[in-house]
Amino acid sequence: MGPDIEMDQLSLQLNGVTILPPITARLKAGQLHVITGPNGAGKSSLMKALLGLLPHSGDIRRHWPGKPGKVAYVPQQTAFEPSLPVTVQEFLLSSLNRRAFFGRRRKQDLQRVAELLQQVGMEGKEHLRLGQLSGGERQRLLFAQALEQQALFWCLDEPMTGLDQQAQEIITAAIQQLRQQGATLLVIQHDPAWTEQHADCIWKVEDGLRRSA
Ligand SMILES: Nc1ncnc2c1ncn2[C@@H]1O[C@H](COP(=O)(O)OP(=O)(O)OP(=O)(O)O)[C@@H](O)[C@H]1O
Repeated sequence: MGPDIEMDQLSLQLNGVTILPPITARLKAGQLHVITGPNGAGKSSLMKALLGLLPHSGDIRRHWPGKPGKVAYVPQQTAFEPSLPVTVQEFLLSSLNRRAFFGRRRKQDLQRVAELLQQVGMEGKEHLRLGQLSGGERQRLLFAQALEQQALFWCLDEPMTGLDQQAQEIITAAIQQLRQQGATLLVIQHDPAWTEQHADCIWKVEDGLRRSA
């Protein structure tokens, strides 16, 4: 089971600008929390703060029901250096095996990479270089890498952006499965229909954070 996330007077300032006024809230474990709000309201910054990637004041506490599990983060926009000589397969192998770039590749690792790619609808793309991937493919690859970590706390920043219909359905099904497995999921999402259909809790970021459903 994933953690409860507690924020106690959490506030964010960047370069002297207040991005978020103090927030006190608790996100329940094992639920799919959708975070909505207008552009620039501070959704991504809040998510990064919850992941420990941005300095903040106040407290953030993760209450794990048992031993702390892994955390997965799929950011909003990703770019890979086009000249980087790394293939999709090598990138995923590096999540499975610390010596991905050296030594022999184990058959079971290659099989696992193929399975992960299949799970995100990217079968057969093993040998593309990271810089050759489209925006939607980059998103799906990062999702596949996160799946391998078997994380119990997931932060997904607009995971459907740039995805075609089929890919959206694949990622939605994966999100539903993670929820069934007890993960705590935070999903930044602008699409009200998707939110209505899938969210357990809806939070709105606008001059703070409040629960809207
Ligand atoms: N380093 C920085 N210094 C000052 N302001 C910043 C900095 N980084 C981000 N901001 C501002 O913080 C605000 C919140 O940004 P954030 O990316 O969290 O918004 P968001 O709600 O995720 O927006 P969107 O829906 O457009 O993705 C924005 O107004 C942005 O311009």
